[in-house]
Amino acid sequence: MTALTRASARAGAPAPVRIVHLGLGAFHRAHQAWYTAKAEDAGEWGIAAFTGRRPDVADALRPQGGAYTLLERGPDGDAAETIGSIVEVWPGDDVARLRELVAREAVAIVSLTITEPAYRLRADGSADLDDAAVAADVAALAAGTDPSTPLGRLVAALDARRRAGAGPIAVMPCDNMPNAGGNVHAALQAIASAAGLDETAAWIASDVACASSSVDRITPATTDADRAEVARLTGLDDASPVVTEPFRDWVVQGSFPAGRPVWETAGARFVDDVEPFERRKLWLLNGSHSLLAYRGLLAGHATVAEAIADPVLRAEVDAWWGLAGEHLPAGLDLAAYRAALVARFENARIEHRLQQIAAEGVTKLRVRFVPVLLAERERGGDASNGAVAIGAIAAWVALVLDGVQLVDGRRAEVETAMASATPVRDLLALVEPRLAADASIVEAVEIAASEARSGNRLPTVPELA
Ligand SMILES: NC(=O)c1ccc[n+]([C@@H]2O[C@H](COP(=O)([O-])OP(=O)(O)OC[C@H]3O[C@@H](n4cnc5c(N)ncnc54)[C@H](O)[C@@H]3O)[C@@H](O)[C@H]2O)c1
Ligand SMILES: O=P(O)(O)OC[C@@H](O)[C@@H](O)[C@H](O)[C@H](O)CO
Repeated sequence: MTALTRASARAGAPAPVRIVHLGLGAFHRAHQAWYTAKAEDAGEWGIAAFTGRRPDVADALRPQGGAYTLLERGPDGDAAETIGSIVEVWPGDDVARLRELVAREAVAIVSLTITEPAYRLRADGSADLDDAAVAADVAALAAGTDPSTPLGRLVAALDARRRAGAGPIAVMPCDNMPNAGGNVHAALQAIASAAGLDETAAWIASDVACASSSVDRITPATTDADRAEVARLTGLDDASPVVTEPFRDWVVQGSFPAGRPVWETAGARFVDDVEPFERRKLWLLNGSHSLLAYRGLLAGHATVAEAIADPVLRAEVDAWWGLAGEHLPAGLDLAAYRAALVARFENARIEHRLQQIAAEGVTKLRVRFVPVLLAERERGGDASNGAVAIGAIAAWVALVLDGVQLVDGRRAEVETAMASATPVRDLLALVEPRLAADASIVEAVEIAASEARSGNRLPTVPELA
């Protein structure tokens, strides 16, 4: 078996670094790095990517010069190719290198895929300056030492760019969050101001353009079996391949004052208003993913393909899509979108573990169900409306109260809520305070969660009063 190396991956010299990426996970490598590699001007756009919390992926990719195998796994077979757009890899804690790169005039974009909770935003999308890690970063920025959260590190790097006079730049968060560009723009300014970096805060307001986008490509965590399959298909020993589905979609809103790759030549779409696309994707795809994850784990399923084949869950997904669709604008061709989702979820060759999707419930539920549920409450209407969303949220509550270990960056607060006299209300308050303030919602979640916990693993969901 030959090792995958920079030389075996690329014919010519690596592209110059013009994009810096934070969060060197699977998704960035299946999505933005793929679009960059496939753009017509790929040779002009190299990516320097930083890991988040651990150096592992950078350590694995460095001997390969940043290159890796992308395995597209369709319902009928696999196709492997080497992606070479990432040309430098760094551990996330190398803030000196991050500052140095972002301060270069040639660098035009900083993109992020760091997971939703890593932004440390409140439920209303603002920076949580009371969060201990954010507060520590504010102190570090004020003292001129290295911050540890991604947005703290980004403020340090933007401060270096302003001081270097390297000109405007675009920041492009690509996590599953609504209004990501707007919220991140405000959060960066808030962190800089709190640290006393007033000139940098003003410069971020005027010279940093934050783009929002709807990003879509189902990309589960890579397994040992995937690595073995890549080796069999390519004859190359790749320390860190990525497995993804053939489908991909990218809708972007925003400006790129220092330039960008012609991503549209690879299929990306640029629009004036991304919100309808963002909502369609977050509610229909991510919402049904979370519904299948929490209700599916209660029913004993392990993967999305298994859960969508369960007729009870499939009916709930249809009900959820019907409800969410009522709150989406016309013209989004929901029938075709829904049909495509079913086919994508049924692709059993993509082994998307429900446990992976079930992680970070506090942050995900807030984005995936709450806007529809609250809009439904405001609209009045039939008492049963919203029940399917209640059922999904209650399934998360039941799993948490049953002690099922779900990864959550807000675990300490989850545990405090679990131990309180009103655990359901307190868990809901973590997700979104307005849920906890609605007595009918709290009661409906309590009933559904208690049914689920008492052994009726797939309970019917109660109507809202
Ligand atoms: N995987 C998908 O199918 C998919 C599709 C669309 C969007 N996304 C978005 O991309 C995100 C990442 O997905 P992935 O598949 O790459 O996950 P991953 O686990 O492979 O990578 C996550 C990256 O974020 C970093 N990170 C995680 N928590 C962090 C923290 N608290 N602080 C700093 N860095 C942190 C990790 O170190 C890693 O570099 C998702 O959370 C989602 O918002 C994923
Ligand atoms: O990546 P997460 O953890 O935010 O959410 C899990 C899945 O819902 C998500 O990754 C989807 O697979 C993805 O958003 C599809 O584009």
